[in-house]
Amino acid sequence: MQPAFRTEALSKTYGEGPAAVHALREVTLEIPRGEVVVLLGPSGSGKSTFLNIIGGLDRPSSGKAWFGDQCLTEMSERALTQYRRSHVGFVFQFYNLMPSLTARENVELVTEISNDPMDAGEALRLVGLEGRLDHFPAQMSGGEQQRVAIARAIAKRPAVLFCDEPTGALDSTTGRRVLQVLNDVNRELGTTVLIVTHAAATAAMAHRVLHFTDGQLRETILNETRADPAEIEW
Ligand SMILES: Nc1ncnc2c1ncn2[C@@H]1O[C@H](COP(=O)(O)OP(=O)(O)OP(=O)(O)O)[C@@H](O)[C@H]1O
Repeated sequence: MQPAFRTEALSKTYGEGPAAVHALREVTLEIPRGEVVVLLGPSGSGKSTFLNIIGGLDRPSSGKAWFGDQCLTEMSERALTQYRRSHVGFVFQFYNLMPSLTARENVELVTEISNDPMDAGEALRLVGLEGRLDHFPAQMSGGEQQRVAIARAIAKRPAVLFCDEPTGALDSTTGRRVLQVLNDVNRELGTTVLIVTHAAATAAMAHRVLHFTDGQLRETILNETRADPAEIEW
């Protein structure tokens, strides 16, 4: 089976000359389908830059990236937009919900423009929020709001879910619940889940851990056994 992603000497440089910042330096790797992958590394090591490029939000300075057999780095802007719309869900540290819409309406913003979406209620049930369908963001905790954001991201049945610091704004108990939901999404829907985080303990739930340092992939660890997110110590 083809991997979900493959990159070849992926590099990204911001600026020029002595002020140039080498955010990514020749990163070559493969990410198999259906895995939970955790990207770890110090601040500024290139994790978000990598995620943004394979998520179709940014372009590299050089090198190539493939989603299945589609070369992302050679796609037109239009094709890249189509890729993001059809195949990719994003979850960020801050939930970016519309405050004037209920949980269900926030998810419907996506299901209304998708090809084969799940019902908004079904997506919210998957993240354990069947009792909060008609609540507004201000009536929900941070963890619940993040779970609405996850429901919104998975409602279009993406092949891949990109999560950039999904627990960054949450306390440890709430963060564990959010990781549990990401694990459920992977297990129940087969979605490939990529998580960028500073919380090193999160690595225990991954199939694969990618360690970035100074724009380079320094180490890949395959976990023989995976921890239940509920048991992760922060
Ligand atoms: N738009 C930009 N313009 C200039 N430099 C940038 C830009 N975006 C990122 N960088 C730089 O590229 C490097 C990698 O940044 P990136 O955000 O990918 O790191 P990160 O590992 O995700 O960090 P963090 O954990 O703090 O989010 C950093 O030195 C950063 O300052």
